Amino acid sequence: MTAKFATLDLGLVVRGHGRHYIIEDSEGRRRVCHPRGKKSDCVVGDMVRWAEVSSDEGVVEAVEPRRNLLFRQDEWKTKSFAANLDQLLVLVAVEPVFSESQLTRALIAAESAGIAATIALNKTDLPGAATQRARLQPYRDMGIEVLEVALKADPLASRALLAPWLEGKRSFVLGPSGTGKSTLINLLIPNAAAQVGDISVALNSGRHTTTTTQWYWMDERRQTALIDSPGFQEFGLKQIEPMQLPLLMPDLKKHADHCRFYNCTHMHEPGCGVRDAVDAGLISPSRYRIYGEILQELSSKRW
Ligand SMILES: Nc1nc2c(ncn2[C@@H]2O[C@H](COP(=O)(O)OP(=O)(O)OP(=O)(O)O)[C@@H](O)[C@H]2O)c(=O)[nH]1
Ligand SMILES: [Zn+2]
Repeated sequence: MTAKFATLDLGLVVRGHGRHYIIEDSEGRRRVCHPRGKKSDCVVGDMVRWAEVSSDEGVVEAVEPRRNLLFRQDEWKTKSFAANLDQLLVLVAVEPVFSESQLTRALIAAESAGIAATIALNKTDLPGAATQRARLQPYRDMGIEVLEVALKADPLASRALLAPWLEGKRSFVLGPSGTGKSTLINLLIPNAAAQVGDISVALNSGRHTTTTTQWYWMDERRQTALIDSPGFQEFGLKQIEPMQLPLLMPDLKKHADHCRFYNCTHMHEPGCGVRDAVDAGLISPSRYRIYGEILQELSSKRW
């Protein structure tokens, strides 16, 4: 950031909307801001230096350095989720049955960005709960916390479990459609509709869309935030070097330095600590399979 903007007010990007952003100032007032020039490279969670253009409009002059950035990347483009996060909540459910590949990808992206992640399993009131709980055991074993909730069936207990975990932090929620993200937001954010509504008015859009990342404050003091993101299909991890991949998977990493070859890919080499651990039942077969799939993706040439 250039020093000449240092005297400008600091604002928080609470929503991005194409070519304009909603910036919240230190008093909590929100206004529409446009980026200066052609580049629009701030994301939700960014702190920006902004200047007033009119009473309810501003211009973003500079983006402050980021503490972290959660993003995914496919062959062609990078898609940012949000910046400056304290933690990630990956929300999965008993139904629809969650994709372990998507779960693993989210955890790898978080690990790579240096963001702590926790899993929440929703709809534990349903009969399939035991099966899905068992699928999450390898994640518990590698030290990831799994919070079991029933956001709709038992909102009080769910809130009692989640609220302390969220307290004072900026948490990003990722989860496939139908998992219960709207239920989560409505349970934890009493005035959620109003927070989105204010923005829609500011944008003149009139629509309460969930097609864009949305920042919610849980408390009036604006210390605890939940950031909700729209659903998506593919979770590309092209930002990761193939050799880095096992180091971002704690269960594989644990055995990766027992390999005969320092540059072992853990796919076919003799004397591989990772494959030995799979054979010994210390690494779950599904995790190892997903590793192989992602590795192949990352190793494929870009033409
Ligand atoms: N059985 C059960 N169903 C739940 C629970 N929590 C949410 N649901 C149901 O799951 C469905 C999806 O919940 P939503 O909160 O709309 O899910 P969402 O993730 O916002 O889904 P999209 O709007 O598609 O993104 C709804 O029919 C909820 O009633 C729960 O604890 N138990
Ligand atoms: Zn190996």
